[in-house]
Amino acid sequence: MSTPVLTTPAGRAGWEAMVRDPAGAVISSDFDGTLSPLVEDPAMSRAADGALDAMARLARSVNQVAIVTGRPALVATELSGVTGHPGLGKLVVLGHYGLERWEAATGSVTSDPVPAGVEAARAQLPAVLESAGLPDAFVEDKESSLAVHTRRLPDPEGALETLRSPLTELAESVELRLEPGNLVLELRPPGIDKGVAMRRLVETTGARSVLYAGDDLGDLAAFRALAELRGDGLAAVLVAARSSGATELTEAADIVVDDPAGVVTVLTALADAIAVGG
Ligand SMILES: O=P(O)(O)OC[C@H]1O[C@H](O[C@H]2O[C@H](CO)[C@@H](O)[C@H](O)[C@H]2O)[C@H](O)[C@@H](O)[C@@H]1O
Repeated sequence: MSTPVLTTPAGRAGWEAMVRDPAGAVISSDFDGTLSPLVEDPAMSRAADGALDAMARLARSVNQVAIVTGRPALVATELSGVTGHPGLGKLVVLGHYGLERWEAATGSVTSDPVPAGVEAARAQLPAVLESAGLPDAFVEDKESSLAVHTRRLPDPEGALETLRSPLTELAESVELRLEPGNLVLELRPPGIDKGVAMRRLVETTGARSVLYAGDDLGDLAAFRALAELRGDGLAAVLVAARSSGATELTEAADIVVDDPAGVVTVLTALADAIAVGG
């Protein structure tokens, strides 16, 4: 498989560093829209064909492979099918934007404390949706955060705009943050995002290079953190999938692909390049 189109010098340097020194590399990816195609029902998300095999091939030679997701870690492990997949003993799943950490090596999850505001928001949310005229918006209760989805409503974009202000107010009143995603508004704990999660991962692994793939606004924090860490000598490759149409992300990327199948192509190409040493 040929090398994907790397549009930036920093991206080319990152790719070369991973091929030259795979033991110093961390390969990380978002889940929804990046490793798994977007679907109407979040419970039906599955890893794209070949995604886990590509991660497993990379895991043979790199320092660590990781999924960094807004889902609870155990939900992501179950939906993605990573548990028991051969060759993924080095995988970590950072759930809830990094609040949780699941390790394949132990099968256990550790978590930062969950702020009390989530319980208060859960109690008030139905009334807020009702008074916004959108009682049928789907609420994905993730225990440590709440995601309000509009994808299955008659006017998904309009509903998202209608809900933005009342949900911001609700989040602020209980000391949470409202974060937008692809036809979703999430009430999340403050102080953690994928940028914080990636900085922790770089620190704990001692990574010399990182590939991160994402598709949505929640992945911007990871892109920004890695772009900053380049200033400290980290080599990085930023891969954006167009699944969610987040232009801020595609504009900041070193490689842009259409969808999770494109991400699989990139991961496979990297595994091939590492296998032949260039
Ligand atoms: O960080 P991620 O792994 O990308 O998770 C972000 C959110 O993804 C999920 O929602 C998105 O995917 C759904 C399934 O394809 C789709 O129906 C929805 O419209 C998307 O926004 C998930 O349901 C959220 O909990 C995640 O936080």
